[in-house]
Amino acid sequence: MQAKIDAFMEEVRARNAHEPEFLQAVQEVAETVIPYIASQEIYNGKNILLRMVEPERAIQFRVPWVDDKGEIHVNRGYRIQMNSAIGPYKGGLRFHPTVTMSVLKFLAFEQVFKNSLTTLPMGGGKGGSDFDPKGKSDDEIMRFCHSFMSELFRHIGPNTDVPAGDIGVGGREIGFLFGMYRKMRNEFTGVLTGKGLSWGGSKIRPEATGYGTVYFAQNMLDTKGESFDGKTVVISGSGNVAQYAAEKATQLGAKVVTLSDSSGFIYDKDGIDADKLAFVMELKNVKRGRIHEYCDKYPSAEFHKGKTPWGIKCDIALPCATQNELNGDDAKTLMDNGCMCVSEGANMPSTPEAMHAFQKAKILFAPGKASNAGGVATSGLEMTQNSLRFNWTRAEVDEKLTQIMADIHASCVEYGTEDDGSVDYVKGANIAGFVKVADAMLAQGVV
Ligand SMILES: NC(=O)C1=CN([C@@H]2O[C@H](COP(=O)(O)OP(=O)(O)OC[C@H]3O[C@@H](n4cnc5c(N)ncnc54)[C@H](O)[C@@H]3O)[C@@H](O)[C@H]2O)C=CC1
Ligand SMILES: O=C(O)CCC(=O)C(=O)O
Repeated sequence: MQAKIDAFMEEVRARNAHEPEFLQAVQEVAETVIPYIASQEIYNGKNILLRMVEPERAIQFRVPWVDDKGEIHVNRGYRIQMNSAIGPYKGGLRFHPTVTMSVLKFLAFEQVFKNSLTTLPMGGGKGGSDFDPKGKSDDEIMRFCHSFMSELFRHIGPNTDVPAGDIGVGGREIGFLFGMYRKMRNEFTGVLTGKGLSWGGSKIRPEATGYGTVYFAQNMLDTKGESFDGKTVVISGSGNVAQYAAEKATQLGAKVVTLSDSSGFIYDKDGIDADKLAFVMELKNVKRGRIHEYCDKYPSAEFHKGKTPWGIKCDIALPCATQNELNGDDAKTLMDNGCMCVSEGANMPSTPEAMHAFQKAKILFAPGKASNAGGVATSGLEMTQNSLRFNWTRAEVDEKLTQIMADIHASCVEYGTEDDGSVDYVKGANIAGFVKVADAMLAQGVV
């Protein structure tokens, strides 16, 4: 079997030699899905996985924009339309200087499996730009978003491809992008998700990824008779996902003791309660400041410059910042300190070494494509509400989100339960996500 996986990866590597993040994401899927394919007669000779690693379409475009001093800049824009076998392409836009074709292809590939797991009819895509929003004025952000959409609009649509937010793209950016789309097309449709509540957005969409990550962890903890109540939780990041993961974990009785950004992490041994979290939300979402400013407001907290929070003793870890932020040594430190559960809010935050260490130790470990699927699932609910021209209440959306996370957990258990009764959530998520897309591709022929 290993020879089959190696031969497959060799072929993928030859075509994508300079795309390390993409190769990492494909390898993780290949390790679990290739043995499954080999065990299922219907996939024999269909080359399904090789077809799935090739994007249906990869668009790259120029994004020129003018700063507040009148200087002209040029960035690169992308949209990867990975797979539309089960629905329109769906996935976020990332604005960050580290964005490359490799990063977006890894995210788009993961999105295909994640969206399939949600049970909703959404294909997978991802896009973005190497534009750095840090330090830019609102007007500069607006001009950039308008320029970006003045090209992207011709490639997307409510039945074709429905982008949303990701790192560096939140409510403000979705507003500017939507405004330009509406103008260029002269139509008001649900072409983006994460919209404001008064112009087509869904309740709970801002909260959904963080809440969903906690709901998924809660489902895993339930299998061991455990809960968040009284647990110490370490969270990385301080953006959208981290903020709402912290909120929900705290509501469930846990004590969240860390948050981070790319400059380091803060450790508040007394816990980041609702008032302190409101300060972080204002700091990050309105003032767009740095996380160390938390310590100016709450001097008993410590700032650890240039460090990640994995050395802090905890019961539960929620990596919610970015890819490859938790390595093999971090995984060992977490487990040595008694961490029993890791639920990924970010996409691929654990390196392969970290992931293998968690799997080997059989602690509760959820890969992002399962545990952070609540965001895109609620985007799917936003699309439904837009089509119906109707709005569900907060309680209705939260109930649907809770059920979807429980269903994803059940799918992982179905496909990931080992002979000894333990659950390999990586294997479960990959195979469950694969089956639905692969079966649709088989039914539709070689297209
Ligand atoms: N927004 C959403 O609905 C979803 C987001 N995700 C994933 O969650 C993660 C976080 O995304 P958002 O919270 O939406 O973005 P955001 O832009 O709101 O926040 C990103 C956070 O990550 C931190 N960060 C970025 N690069 C970092 C680095 N090199 N080291 C340490 N911290 C770093 C930032 O300081 C910030 O706190 C990403 O991996 C994203 O792909 C996954 C599913 C859905
Ligand atoms: O809501 C969406 O469409 C996409 C969210 C996203 O980018 C993700 O799940 O990684």
